[in-house]
Order: sequence, then C-alpha cells, then structure tokens
Amino acid sequence: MPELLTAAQMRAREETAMKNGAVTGAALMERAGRGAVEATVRTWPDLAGGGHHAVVLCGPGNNGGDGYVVARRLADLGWTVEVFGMGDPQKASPDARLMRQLWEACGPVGQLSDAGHGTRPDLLVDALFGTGLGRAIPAETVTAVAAVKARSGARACRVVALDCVSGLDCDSGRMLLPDGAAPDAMAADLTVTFHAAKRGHYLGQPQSRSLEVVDIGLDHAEDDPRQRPAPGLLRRIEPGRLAPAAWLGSVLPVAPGAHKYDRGHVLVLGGGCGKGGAGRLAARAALRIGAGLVTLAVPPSALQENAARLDAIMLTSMKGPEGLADILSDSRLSCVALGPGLGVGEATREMVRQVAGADRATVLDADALSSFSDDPDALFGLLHARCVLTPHEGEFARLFPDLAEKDRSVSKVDAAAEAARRSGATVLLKGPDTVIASPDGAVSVNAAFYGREAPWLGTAGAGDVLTGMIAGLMGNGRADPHLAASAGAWLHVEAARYVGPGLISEDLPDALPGLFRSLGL
Ligand SMILES: NC(=O)C1=CN([C@@H]2O[C@H](COP(=O)(O)OP(=O)(O)OC[C@H]3O[C@@H](n4cnc5c(N)ncnc54)[C@H](O)[C@@H]3O)[C@@H](O)[C@H]2O)[C@@H](O)CC1
Ligand SMILES: Nc1ncnc2c1ncn2[C@@H]1O[C@H](COP(=O)(O)OP(=O)(O)O)[C@@H](O)[C@H]1O
Ligand SMILES: [K+]
Repeated sequence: MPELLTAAQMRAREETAMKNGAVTGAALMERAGRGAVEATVRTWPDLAGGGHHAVVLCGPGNNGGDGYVVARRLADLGWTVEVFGMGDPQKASPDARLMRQLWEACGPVGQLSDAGHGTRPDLLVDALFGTGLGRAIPAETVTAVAAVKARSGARACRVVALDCVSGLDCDSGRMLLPDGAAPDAMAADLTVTFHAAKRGHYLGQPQSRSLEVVDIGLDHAEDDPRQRPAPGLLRRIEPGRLAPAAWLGSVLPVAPGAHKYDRGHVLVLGGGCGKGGAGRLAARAALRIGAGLVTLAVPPSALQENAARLDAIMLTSMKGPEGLADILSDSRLSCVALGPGLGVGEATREMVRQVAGADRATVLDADALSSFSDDPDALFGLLHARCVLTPHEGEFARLFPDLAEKDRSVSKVDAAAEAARRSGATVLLKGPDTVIASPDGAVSVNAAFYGREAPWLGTAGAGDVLTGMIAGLMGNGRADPHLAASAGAWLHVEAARYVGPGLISEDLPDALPGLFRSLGL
C-alpha cells in the first residue's frame, strides 16, 4: 500500500539518495519537472504538442526550481511560456539557481506583481511553494494566482500545482493562507507530486481535483496491506499492487470449509422501543460483511418491533445491563458492538463496563462513547487492545477535548494517534479523511478523495453501518483491530460509491454482495 510522507520524511529520502551518490539534486529536479509536464499532458491530451500558452509562477525555493524546469520543457515543446518569479535568486539553492539560469536562456523572469497582464493562458503552473512551506504564504502570491485566473475571464484556465497546492501544509492538510484569502484561493485542477504522496494531500479539504504521483527514481519502502503498518508510517488504505480480493482475503472469512461459527458470532446491543434502527443497521451490516451469526439484544419492550423487522438476524431480550452478563456468558460470541441508539447515561456505561470486562473483540460507537464525556479516563481504564472506538468529530471532542478539531494544533493523524495511545484502543476518527490509529503507533488513512468521492455517505445511519461492518470483520478472528477497521472503512466508501448518489444507509449492507462480486471475491 502506498505510504504518505511528511515533508521531513521526503527530505530524508532525497538526502539519502544524494549522499549515496545515487543521484544529484539537479537530476531530481529535472525528473520532477519532466514528470510534471508528462503527467499534465496525460491528464489533458489536448495539450500535447506545441502552440499552447502557459504562465508559470515560481517561488523562492526548490519548488520554484521545479517550475523553471517545467517552463523550459514546455518551451522546448513549442509552447509560449511566461514566467514570473519571487525572491532573491542569489538566496535560492544552487539547484534552483541553476534551473532559473537554464530558463533565462529561453526567456525572461518577470515580477510576480506583473502576472495579471496578458491574454488567457491554457495552463497556470503553481510552482510557488512545496514541502518547504513554514508559515502562511505571502499575500502577493495569492494576488498573483487570482490575477492570472482573472485573465481567463469566464473560461477558467487549467491549474496544475507542482508537488502541492501552494499554501498546503504537507503534514497536516491545513491551508496556510494570509488573512482574508478565500479557502480555495489556490485550488488546482491537478497536483503532480514527486516520489510519493504527502500526508497533507489526503487530509483536510482536498485543494486539488486530482493527484498524480511521478516517480523520480528514489527507492520505495515495501508495505504489505495484509500486515499492520509500521509505526511512523502513514498508510493510505487501498489494495495497492495486490488485487482487492488478495488483500481482503486476509480479513474476510473465505475458507471453503468454513462453518458458520468460524465466521464469527456478533452481538449487537440495540436501543429501546422506537430507537432500534441504528442497532438493526449495524446488525445487518455485520451479517452482510460475513459474520456467520448475528444476535441483536434489545429491551423486552422493543422485542415486537424488532421481531417484525428481522429474519436472519437472531433476536434476544435483554432486561437492561443486569441481563447482559447472562448473554455474554455464551463463549461463542466473538465480537460485541454497542453504542448506536443505546442512549447516553448510566445504563449504557454499565453495559460498556461489562462488555469490556468480557475481553472480546469490541466496537464502541456513538452513545457508548458519549456516555463517558464527563469522565473519559473511566472509559480508557476499561479498554483493551481488541477494542475499536469509532467516533465522529463531535464524539471525539467529548472524549479528547484537547485534541478537538476546532482548536487542533496537531494534524488529524497526530490527534488520532494520541487518542489511541491514551485510550489503549484502536481509534477510527471519521470523515472524508477517516484516520485509524492503534496504540502501537500504527496509523492509516482512508480518504474519499481524487475520484473516490462519496459525499452522499454523509447520511443518517452511515456510521451505524460502519460499526457493524467492523464488528463483522473482527468477529471472525482473522483480522486484528487495525486491519479490520481499515478494511471496514475502505469497503464502507466502496459500497457508497457502488450505490452512488441517492444512497440511504439501508442500501450500504445490501450493496456488499454486488461489491464483493465486482472485486472478484
Ligand atoms: N525533496 C525532494 O526530494 C525533491 C524536492 N523537489 C522540490 O523541492 C520542493 C521543496 O523545496 P524547498 O525545501 O526549497 O521548499 P519550497 O520551495 O517549498 O519553499 C521554501 C522556500 O520558501 C521560503 N518560504 C517558506 N515559507 C514561506 C512563506 N510562507 N513565505 C515566504 N517564503 C517562504 C523558504 O525560506 C524557502 O526559501 C518540493 O516541494 C519539490 O517541489 C523536487 O525538486 C524534487 C525532489
Ligand atoms: N463527505 C464525505 N465523504 C465520505 N465519507 C463521509 C463524508 N461525510 C461523512 N462520511 C462518512 O459517513 C459516516 C457518517 O457517520 P456518523 O457521523 O457516525 O453518522 P451517523 O451517526 O448518522 O451514523 C462516517 O463513516 C464518515 O466517515
Ligand atoms: K506548488
């Protein structure tokens, strides 16, 4: 699976290759610029050949150096190229200075403040800042980008960003913009990044419609999606070089001779009369994803309602927390999911205490988490390594107020990792950029970006389905919590994309058989 690098990790890869004598900085810059031009033409084949017009905005560092290479390459292809630069060339790195000089043999470098003059270009190249960004970008760069876009009038020109959209903090995904700038002021149609995607490309609000990774000849670390990611590496969840079936075969119960108990028996604790939808969604998802048996335990008053709605899912009556011990005494129950529709309060807290004490694979969501807002440490004291917490940002803020989104000083990755360390459980922090972190430092991200968008997944009950999917995967005992949560999050988005717009949560479990078939399972 592809790893997502921090800016420092990227610099280290580059420095190692240069120290080994494997490559020079100038050669890397040439490859980056050449790769960016090739990726641009691959994306927009009508830009192949000469006769087009580009405006290239170059910053003071090596990102600007890449921009001078792109400018020269486009000019070689017969384009009309205007280049505008910033910063003192004498202060640039030797590589960036060299690339600027090589460009200057082809054409001039104008002042950034003049970038707004002229006719509509076919392409705007953002080579202002890359991984070296340390603070908010200067207002003059935002003004220059807006001025070039304004040259285009109603028919916007295409924008390609080199390495990242300038202003993107490549570690956190936050945009570092001057006061007053619109959040999408620097947005691009295509980002071409080098060697590997950076963390920030897959966190926060995507600033680019598409992302291409160009190989520049540096070594890649091997990462097998069937194993837990190594601490310190941020894994992007996707099958990678493996076929989806080969990857998911490591978490799904597919042994030909499997008995239903080999495929796990999941217990879902459901809500009271009139509050049962969430539990039923979770139970159905657990069954559809492959649990051999699923039992829904509900208060006696909700038995009739549920009996009328369920067939393959077994139903049992549970007289409050007092009735739970008896149910949990069945050693064949391999995973318990609780929270959706349970209600916030002491009864739910007591259920969590008993389930955690039963030392089984456990998924805690929604009210099972919110019931501990007043004393998160009491929850953390109960948890063990086979627990998965699946908060959305609101639930996360109740348990980890100092890591809450609104005043988060660290990235979502670091926030989830700290939450996992503190709680002793795997934490899946939801969103279009869902982050999964485990106490040993394993972290993965499942991003619904770059052609994998599924905004219709933000619909009532989608989280309850995810809870059931993860419980179903954990129940069969094959996958560890991190891998089960990762595969669950990936399949959740794939199921949403399989159904498409108009999706309601009920559709998600029932999309799984068709999705599995399409994945070759
Ligand atoms: N690391 C690698 O392996 C490679 C890096 N390359 C390019 O090099 C880039 C990184 O280059 P650099 O480290 O020089 O960094 P950048 O070019 O991203 O920017 C750093 C420069 O901008 C200045 N700066 C940073 N933030 C600023 C702000 N807010 N306002 C004004 N000035 C600011 C810095 O003082 C420095 O001069 C990558 O993004 C990539 O485009 C490529 O050439 C290929 C290989
Ligand atoms: N824009 C989006 N793109 C992809 N997934 C999304 C988006 N918005 C929400 N989701 C996903 O939808 C689910 C919503 O879960 P949650 O907030 O718990 O809802 P509920 O409580 O109604 O079940 C989460 O898995 C989240 O990651
Ligand atoms: K850039």
